[in-house]
Amino acid sequence: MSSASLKEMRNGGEDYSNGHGGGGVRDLYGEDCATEDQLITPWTFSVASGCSLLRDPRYNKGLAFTEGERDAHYLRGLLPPAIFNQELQEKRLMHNLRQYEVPLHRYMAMMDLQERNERLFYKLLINNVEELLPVVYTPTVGEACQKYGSIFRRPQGLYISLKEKGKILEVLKNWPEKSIQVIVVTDGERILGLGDLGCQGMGIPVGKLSLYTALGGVRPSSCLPITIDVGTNNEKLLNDEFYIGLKQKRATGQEYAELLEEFMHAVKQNYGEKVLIQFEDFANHNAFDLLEKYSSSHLVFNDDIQGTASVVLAGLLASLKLVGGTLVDHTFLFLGAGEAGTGIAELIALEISKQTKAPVEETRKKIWLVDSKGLIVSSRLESLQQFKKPWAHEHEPVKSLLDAVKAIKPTVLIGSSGAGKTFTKEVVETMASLNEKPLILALSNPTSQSECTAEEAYTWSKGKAIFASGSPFDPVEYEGKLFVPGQANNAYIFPGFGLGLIISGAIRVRDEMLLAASEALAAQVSQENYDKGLIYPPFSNIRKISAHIAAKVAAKAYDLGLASHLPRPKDLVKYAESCMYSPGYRSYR
Ligand SMILES: NC(=O)C1=CN([C@@H]2O[C@H](COP(=O)(O)OP(=O)(O)OC[C@H]3O[C@@H](n4cnc5c(N)ncnc54)[C@H](OP(=O)(O)O)[C@@H]3O)[C@@H](O)[C@H]2O)C=CC1
Ligand SMILES: CC(=O)C(=O)O
Ligand SMILES: [Mg+2]
Repeated sequence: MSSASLKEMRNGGEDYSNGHGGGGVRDLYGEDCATEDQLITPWTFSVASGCSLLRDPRYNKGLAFTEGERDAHYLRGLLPPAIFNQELQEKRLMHNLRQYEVPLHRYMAMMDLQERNERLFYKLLINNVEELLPVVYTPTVGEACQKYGSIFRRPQGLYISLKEKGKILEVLKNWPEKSIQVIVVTDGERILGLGDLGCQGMGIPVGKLSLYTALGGVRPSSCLPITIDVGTNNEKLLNDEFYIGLKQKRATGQEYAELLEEFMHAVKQNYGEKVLIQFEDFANHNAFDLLEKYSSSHLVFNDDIQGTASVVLAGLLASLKLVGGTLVDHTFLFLGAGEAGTGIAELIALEISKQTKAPVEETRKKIWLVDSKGLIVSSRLESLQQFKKPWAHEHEPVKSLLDAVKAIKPTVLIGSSGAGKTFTKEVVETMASLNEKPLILALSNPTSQSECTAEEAYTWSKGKAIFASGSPFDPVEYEGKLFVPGQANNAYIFPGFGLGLIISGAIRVRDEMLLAASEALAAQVSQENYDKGLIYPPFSNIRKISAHIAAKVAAKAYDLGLASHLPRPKDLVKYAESCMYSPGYRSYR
């Protein structure tokens, strides 16, 4: 065997991914498997005490250090005498957070906490998820990304730029954690509905991974946020003296493809076959190609295409309890035919095909999409991007959304355009005139880009609409009745989905797993939720929901022969729960 193939085996094989060298000793830092000409990082580790313990977010407990721990770890005098337990710390911090009136200040306070005391950060997030999700996630994370250069304090993830071309493996080795299970990676080109924010998109992988831990129970140390910086076409950022990224136009074509190829190769070499790579907020001209290119060689998942599809399908399945009929009885119209729109459309078509046994080419026919040029119809076929072509049905051209609603007469209207205020009064009124209970989903984030507000959906439809949105809205009172809008956001899916892949040791993602996740989420909607008009369960139950999603996804991985953790656990829900990170403090000897 050649030395090249020997090296390949050592680096790419499962032994390496598990960090097992000879004799079952974990070669976590790649020192043993590196050849003499390969560079290694001389990591050293020591027991933290005194100030360095207080400054280590993983182990810091602030005022919760006990008398014994203060003695044993040289903390005397470094802390005031009071001892607070974690519950009291949580109460104090929630009180402080509520004093900030500006959402971005809350975001910054939460990021400070994450950098100071990781367990307390997660304790707060888990116990106050409905209140804090809009702070660490949409909508506030959008503003944080827009201002990331100004608010940047300490790096929270890995930055891989064109400057690192040829050295990406070395850059990965600079990250101090070695047992990585999930990477969320962006190139910052389509951050929420805010467009190209370049390197400042880092807020998104950081936020998504904090939800992996809080909502899905994946250990924080096994999560790695990455931003790939290939430049930005955002003139405002290019002219901003505080911009933290490369000040050049975006690399495209071969230069872009080569950097991504090196990245994907290096990730597999460093972390093995079973690390989940979640693509997030890439522009659609790269997103579909990357997903297709790497789905047969890596464990990849595109949250905007697949996660969004799964969460919306779950909402649709649940909504049938309120609107009646089965999926095949409905007609769907989308505003926005990009990653989210076509991803959702395809999963709906697959689910109908599964239910009716009709070929997917047939089931697509009741799903229509509008893009910036109007309704997607067959006369536009030649000029359409590849991912839109399956939706070019026979119909005369239609320019506006309102005319499309009148022509198609949908029962379900889904906004996935990133363009705010596009569900006008006339559009919502027309939906209400066509349907007893129109289902209206305004998915675009953040709140400023929402196709309409909850209040607009309920008042313009005269209380008929069943409404959910990507970013949260408060309940609305209309004619003496309280309407509670749901949040149709992929945050319901990706944490549990990822957990399911991890606990089963899945090596590939398949559409059947997305369908299983949708069904699992829909099954978690209770009668009490339906009575309020909700098609999603509350986020306050999200860890239980994630365990159920994880169990169904893992079960599917086992059924499809894609799971590598054997034997298959008997009770996958219990097993998923038992694997979840919990943020309570640990005692130190
Ligand atoms: N709630 C959730 O969980 C999620 C929400 N989203 C949100 O969905 C939005 C879109 O994301 P994504 O699909 O990835 O974006 P893409 O850029 O891939 O797609 C956007 C689509 O909207 C169309 N479009 C843009 N402006 C208009 C307009 N004024 N009228 C009609 N069509 C328009 C574009 O048309 P054209 O193709 O002609 O350019 C394109 O088809 C974002 O705001 C994002 O935050 C995304 C993922 C998850
Ligand atoms: C929620 C999400 O992934 C997005 O808006 O892009
Ligand atoms: Mg996204």
